Amino acid sequence: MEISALTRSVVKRNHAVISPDGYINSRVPGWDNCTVNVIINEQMGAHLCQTLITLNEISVLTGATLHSQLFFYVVEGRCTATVGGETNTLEKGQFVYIPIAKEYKVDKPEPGTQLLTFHKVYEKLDGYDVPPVIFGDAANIEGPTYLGDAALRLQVLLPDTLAFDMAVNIFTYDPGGHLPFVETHIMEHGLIYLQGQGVYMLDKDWYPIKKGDSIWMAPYCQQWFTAMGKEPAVYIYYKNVNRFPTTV
Ligand SMILES: NC(=O)N[C@@H](O)C(=O)O
Repeated sequence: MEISALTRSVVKRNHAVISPDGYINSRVPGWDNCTVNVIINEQMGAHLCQTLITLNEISVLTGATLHSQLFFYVVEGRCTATVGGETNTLEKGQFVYIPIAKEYKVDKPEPGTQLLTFHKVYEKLDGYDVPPVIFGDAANIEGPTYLGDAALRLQVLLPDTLAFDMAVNIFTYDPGGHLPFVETHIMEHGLIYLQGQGVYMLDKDWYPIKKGDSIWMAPYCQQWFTAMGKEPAVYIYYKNVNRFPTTV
């Protein structure tokens, strides 16, 4: 019997673990007939927003990006996305990056389709154009070993050019694989586990983590992870990148 008074979710000054056992649904204007869980947001101290959307056959998402760019990733299922007049079917593992000043529509979903979104206010860099719309497929993106450790593979989904101020990567750890050192860095992360389990150390606290769990790590939140279990642990994560680290 589940003890309703207990949760694995934790929200702290510089990190949060959000497990599905604490989800409450939100209603978002323009995102009709769907279930939205706002998992990470500025209200908790983050500089990004991360949501998980569950669609049914009559769900339709419409909107426009004004100040914030938007990244949709298909966690489960299939749908159709139209951005800037280009329409594509998106299957599991496929995504669309929507820069600022674009209208978008997501519809014709397979019932039960789950979409992950990352939102970040875009910081324009002088001399660089706003990035284009990008439709992509994680299955077509190489996952070279991370820092020479064959147990770790990192797929970088978006072009790493200075026009982009955000990155979205997929990190795969074989069972027993672990980050080579405790990271302490300025970049912020929002992530969700697509597969597997393990233990995440965040700011000296230790959290058992599994598929479906999300984590927010503020800038300089010390972080380390090791994968456990019989299958690789896989998470997709957001990272702010490529901007001057302070006011010039
Ligand atoms: N936590 C974590 O995955 N961090 C790194 O991979 C990184 O890209 O900062």
